[in-house]
Amino acid sequence: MRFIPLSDSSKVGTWVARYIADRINTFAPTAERPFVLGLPTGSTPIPTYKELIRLNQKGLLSFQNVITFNMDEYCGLPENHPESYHTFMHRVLFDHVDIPAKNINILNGNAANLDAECQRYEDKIKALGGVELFMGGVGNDGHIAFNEPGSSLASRTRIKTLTAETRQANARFFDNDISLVPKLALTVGVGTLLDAREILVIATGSNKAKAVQMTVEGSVNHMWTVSALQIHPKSIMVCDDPATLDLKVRTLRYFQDIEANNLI
Ligand SMILES: N[C@@H]1[C@@H](O)[C@H](O)[C@@H](COP(=O)(O)O)O[C@@H]1O
Repeated sequence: MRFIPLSDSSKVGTWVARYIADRINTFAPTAERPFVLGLPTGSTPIPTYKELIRLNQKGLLSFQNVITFNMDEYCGLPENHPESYHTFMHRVLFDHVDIPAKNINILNGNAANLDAECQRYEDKIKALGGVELFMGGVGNDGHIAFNEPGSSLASRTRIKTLTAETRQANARFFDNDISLVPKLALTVGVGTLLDAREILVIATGSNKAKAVQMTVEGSVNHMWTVSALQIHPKSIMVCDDPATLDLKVRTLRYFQDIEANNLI
């Protein structure tokens, strides 16, 4: 795993957006050979989305031949609800860049047959040749996408019950009323994420420090599903300073040193 410790969340956003732009530009996608990009919601990726929008508007990055797959979506929330992940993604990214509507994929949490919807998503990713780069955030309890503690590390896209901790954390978007936060969500599985050719996880803020510690210093464990990064051949975690608070000084210095001497 590559671990990038940076000072603050705005530097994290800039670093990650430029990394993604560089990967897309190097790939030089075409209509016949699109770049398949996995995307998260949450507060953490917002500085990254801002920088991606800036790069797009300056003509330094195009989404014309990028196909996106979002990680997750609530069940039972109308698609046009202000806190649905459909609405969120249009508000923070899609409405401001040149991505064609047909290239956007988000799970339908209102599908009549939710199992069939999850299978359709898996099949579509596979038909496109898999995800090139999956960006993710992390929950306070170490979940990636909505793979709550105890999720199988071999899991595929499916319905998940959200934990009380996650619903409490997300209540801030629902007038701080936990009863308004959906209890179910559709999410790509840990196995789906591990199939991506590259995974990049962002963690900012001290409430992510424990999850970062478990990912970097702990062992691979289904109670901290983000720790599955350790068994992926190409994973990156990018953090701000507060998110590294629970790491040993020795661990942090080790990764700082590697990055300072990074020649590739
Ligand atoms: N399903 C999303 C996750 O994909 C996200 O990583 C997490 C953290 O959100 P935030 O970035 O707001 O802390 O929130 C939700 O649970």
